[in-house]
Amino acid sequence: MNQHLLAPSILAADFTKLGEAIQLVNESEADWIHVDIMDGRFVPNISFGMMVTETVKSIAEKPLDVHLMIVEPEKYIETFRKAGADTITVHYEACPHLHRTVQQIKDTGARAGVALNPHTPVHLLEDLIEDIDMVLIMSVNPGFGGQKFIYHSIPKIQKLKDMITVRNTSTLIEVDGGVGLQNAEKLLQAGTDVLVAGSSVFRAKDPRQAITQLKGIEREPRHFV
Ligand SMILES: O=C(CO)[C@H](O)[C@H](O)COP(=O)(O)O
Ligand SMILES: [Fe+2]
Repeated sequence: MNQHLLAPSILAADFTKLGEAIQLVNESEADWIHVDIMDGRFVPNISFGMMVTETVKSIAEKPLDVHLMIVEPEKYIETFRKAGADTITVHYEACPHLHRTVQQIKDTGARAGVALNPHTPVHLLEDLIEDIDMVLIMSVNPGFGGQKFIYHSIPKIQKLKDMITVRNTSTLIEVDGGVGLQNAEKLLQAGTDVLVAGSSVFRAKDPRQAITQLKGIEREPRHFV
């Protein structure tokens, strides 16, 4: 994929004006709407659930990219699909039977993503990479928006990109946490296909302009040595 995708995360929006935030994304060059589901167990924070997801879907004109930061996600896959998720991403660390969970997501017709926490190495996906539509590299510890980008995520993206290239799969690489204009070019250069941006869009002075800028970055092809 040459042109990267952008998924603004509504976690950073003003919740009293959530409808306006979604409308803004609808009218922008952004590609997906990123929806962060937190349960207070897998992560130390609670955000929103299926009812808010359903409400977002009712006015969204872009696909919903649902990031499940919850324990036992297999219990809620059908529910989030019915609520309108187009992509469902579960955490590697929350799934003892990840292959089964990925198949369960695919059976609903959604795109299946697997997220890796900052401490989880990419090589753990070697036996599953062909089955996954997307890998989400967490570049902060999950649970909160507005955190500082963890630089070690960049070599992880490169390793994952190499794995995907060698195995000749079409798996997308998404990066989530602390993403903004200051690091987007490096992330794309390393092999990222989808940028998630919360604070750098919705906390920007001009969110529309922030989206235009994040979409406008050119990705030079990586040179293999
Ligand atoms: O999954 C997440 C946090 O767990 C969010 O998607 C992420 O933090 C986006 O927010 P920001 O761009 O402000 O870091
Ligand atoms: Fe997220």
